[in-house]
Amino acid sequence: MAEITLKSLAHTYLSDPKSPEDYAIREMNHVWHQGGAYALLGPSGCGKSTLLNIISGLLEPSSGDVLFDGERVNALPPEGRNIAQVFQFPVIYDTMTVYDNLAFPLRNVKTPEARVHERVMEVADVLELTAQLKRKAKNLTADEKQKVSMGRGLVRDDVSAILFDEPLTVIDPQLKWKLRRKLKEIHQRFEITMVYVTHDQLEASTFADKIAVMYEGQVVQFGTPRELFETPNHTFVGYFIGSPGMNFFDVSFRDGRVLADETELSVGPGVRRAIEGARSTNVKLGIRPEFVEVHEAPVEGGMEAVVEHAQDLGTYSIVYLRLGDTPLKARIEEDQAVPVGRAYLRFPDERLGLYVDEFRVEIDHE
Ligand SMILES: Nc1ncnc2c1ncn2[C@@H]1O[C@H](COP(=O)(O)OP(=O)(O)OP(=O)(O)O)[C@@H](O)[C@H]1O
Repeated sequence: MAEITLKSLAHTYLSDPKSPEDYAIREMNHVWHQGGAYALLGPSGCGKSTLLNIISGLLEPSSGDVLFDGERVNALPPEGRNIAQVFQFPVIYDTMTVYDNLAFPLRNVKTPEARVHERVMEVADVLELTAQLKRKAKNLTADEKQKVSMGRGLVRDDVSAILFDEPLTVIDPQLKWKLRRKLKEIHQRFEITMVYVTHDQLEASTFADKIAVMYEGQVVQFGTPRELFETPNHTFVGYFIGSPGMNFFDVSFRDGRVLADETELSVGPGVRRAIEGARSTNVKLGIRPEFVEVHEAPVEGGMEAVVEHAQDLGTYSIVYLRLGDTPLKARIEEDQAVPVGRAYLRFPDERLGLYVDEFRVEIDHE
């Protein structure tokens, strides 16, 4: 078991990189603490698999260090790192039985047979593979094969960490939910550091205590699902987390007013001061659809908006609005009427985020 530290780590697949865009991993520092259940979340191509392969030793980083419990392991091959990795597609021996497949990683490190038996039975039980133990792996369904593959990753309890690279991609949707819960249960039972790569926010937040959100080769935020939702550090996190994502407005300060395009926004003095003081032309205000206050009639401090349409999603609706030229979405609960034609909006100050050059900055509300 280990704490995994990534120190000034960067990676490029090019021999002559010239700009930050040439890097699959841009210089980063990051710590995965011993025993944590983590997710690495981001869109396709942001560098998740590259990072995982650097941790497991399948790939050597272009610069920087990988440390396990403070020891530099850059030169150690995967077998020397004591890491288990579960891939998107099953990695199993078709001609072996399920039992022998699960026993393989243990026998490989000369584990006594009594202990092999104990662990295989325990993992098979958790993954509901006990009835299949005597079957040849080639006769299993795709789902069962992937469960065996996961079992092979989980069977050793002496590994430094288990890395999962989108392990549920080939699994039937109904089973996915169940397996994610199982993984969480296994994590709680065995307390092994687990890093779970996915591009699915639901998958990340049901599995992980903390999520590292990756964007263009950088971890732009490392936080609990709640932190990512309530205080996204970067506009990308705002867009990517939540359904629908956060609303953003390009804002400027002119003649004492805060403007989104040419429309004046009604904001408190702290927000106004922060926008006035921002030293960039790339300034955005962000607010989640859940936190936009929607009124049918004019209210004090309310901004008049056009209601374009609404989407009824059962227990709530998403209302598509336009404030001047700026589109935005608001979520309203089923007990509230959906406004028709016009609506009056308020943005509670404490729910607004200010983003300068895409990163969140603190607002002093005093
Ligand atoms: N072997 C390689 N050679 C050259 N470029 C690569 C190689 N592998 C990945 N890349 C590039 O590095 C960047 C990061 O890719 P990576 O596979 O790590 O992202 P990812 O987030 O895991 O994406 P996905 O979810 O699609 O697997 C991408 O621009 C990709 O095209």
